Amino acid sequence: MSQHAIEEAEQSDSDTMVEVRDLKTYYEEGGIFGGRPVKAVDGVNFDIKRGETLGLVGESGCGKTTLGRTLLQLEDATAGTIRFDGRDVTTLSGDDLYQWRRNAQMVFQDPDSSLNDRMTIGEIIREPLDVHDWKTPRERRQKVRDLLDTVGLDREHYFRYPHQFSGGQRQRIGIARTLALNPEFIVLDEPVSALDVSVQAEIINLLEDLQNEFDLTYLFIAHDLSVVRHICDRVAVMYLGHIMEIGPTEELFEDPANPYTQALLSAIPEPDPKSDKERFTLRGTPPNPRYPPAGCPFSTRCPARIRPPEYEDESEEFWEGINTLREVMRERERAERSVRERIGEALGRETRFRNIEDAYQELFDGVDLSADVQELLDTVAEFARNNREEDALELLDDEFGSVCEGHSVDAAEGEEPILPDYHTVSESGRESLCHRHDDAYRDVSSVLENRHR
Ligand SMILES: Nc1ncnc2c1ncn2[C@@H]1O[C@H](COP(=O)(O)OP(=O)(O)OP(=O)(O)O)[C@@H](O)[C@H]1O
Repeated sequence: MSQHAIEEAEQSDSDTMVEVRDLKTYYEEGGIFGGRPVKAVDGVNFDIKRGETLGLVGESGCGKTTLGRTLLQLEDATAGTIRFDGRDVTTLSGDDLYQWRRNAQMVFQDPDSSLNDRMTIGEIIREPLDVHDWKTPRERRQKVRDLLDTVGLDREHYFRYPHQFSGGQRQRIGIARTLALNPEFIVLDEPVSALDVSVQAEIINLLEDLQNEFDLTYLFIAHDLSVVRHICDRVAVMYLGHIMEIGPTEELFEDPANPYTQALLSAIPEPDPKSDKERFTLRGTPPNPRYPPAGCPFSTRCPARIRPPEYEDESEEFWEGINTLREVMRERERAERSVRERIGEALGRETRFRNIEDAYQELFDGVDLSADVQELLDTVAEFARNNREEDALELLDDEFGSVCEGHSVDAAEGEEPILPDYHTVSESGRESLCHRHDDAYRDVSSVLENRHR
């Protein structure tokens, strides 16, 4: 390696503050429901550079808060490593963990939950200093007054109580408390979602000013994509515990590569009504993270899912019917049968699938079905009537599944489902998790254009 390359490598290493590798956080549930864990974070990899703001976006329940909390060691990682400046914090305990926590803090969505109404503002902000036995009581009081200045509150507010303040002011108090121990890294978990729109910009500006003043590094969790676009240097798009795409903010918004990112951005209202930007709706809700699909996590809802070649030319109505039927079967496979249904079944009166005919009517009325497909659907209905939804699903998966659901043409019996790889999709190194980036398949945009014309 040349001297220049060595210097560059050293430079880039020291630029990286947080390194996350193969991180998993599963919630195990004991008791009678024990068994399957909730896979809230399921193998994520990313770095955060010193001084940058990395955005974390995705639908509710995709694992954003769990990921943020795991980085701060407020949740235990099930597997993987989290290195801060090269040191793996997942193995810290006792005094080492306590000391390290000073460097990494969290700002919450709802400041009320973190502000004790019976403490004065001064006491609330001073508490972390007291807990860590920071300098003398006099110096602590002075530090609190300085912090009040820093976040744009008055020193006279020291002796007031949280209920005397507005939502925006309470979030400023929360931020002051977070800054008390001079952290280097802050997880901002929806810091402005609970605030009036007029106040949101003030808090965002404050966060940006503080970042410049104190060289802070942020992980910014948010639903509101316009806020993310404004404040974040890079964005990670999360779905069902996985990062689907990660890269520089502006190019990710301008030219999203992953079908999920495209779907998420497609939901943002377009300010220009004349815009002819391709739009499509993301149907349904994400699967339960206790029962993630095999293969690509987004496969059950993906508008660009790869189809078996023999059915490539079928209509969108046909595919909508098949995909919904598979979704219904999956739901029913894991549904707990109600007591009423069990009794009904025992008496031979009713089964959960007594209305499969209605479902077919709804899904396939007016859809052209070949004799082979009709025969297959008849068998599926027969399985469903006999509560053999697992067999029904296997039949549907074998016939209509593809590499997206983990199927491989030459897979051996019992082989693990295939997962998509991360592909580099731009010169900046943006990465996206999707089979469609393989040369063997048509690319995402051309497929979406065709399917959503
Ligand atoms: N303590 C817990 N025990 C069991 N499951 C949990 C726990 N906390 C979160 N989960 C589950 O883990 C998954 C991820 O939740 P998480 O709160 O991290 O998602 P999120 O993306 O932050 O959602 P939101 O945007 O609604 O805050 C969800 O299915 C949630 O129900």
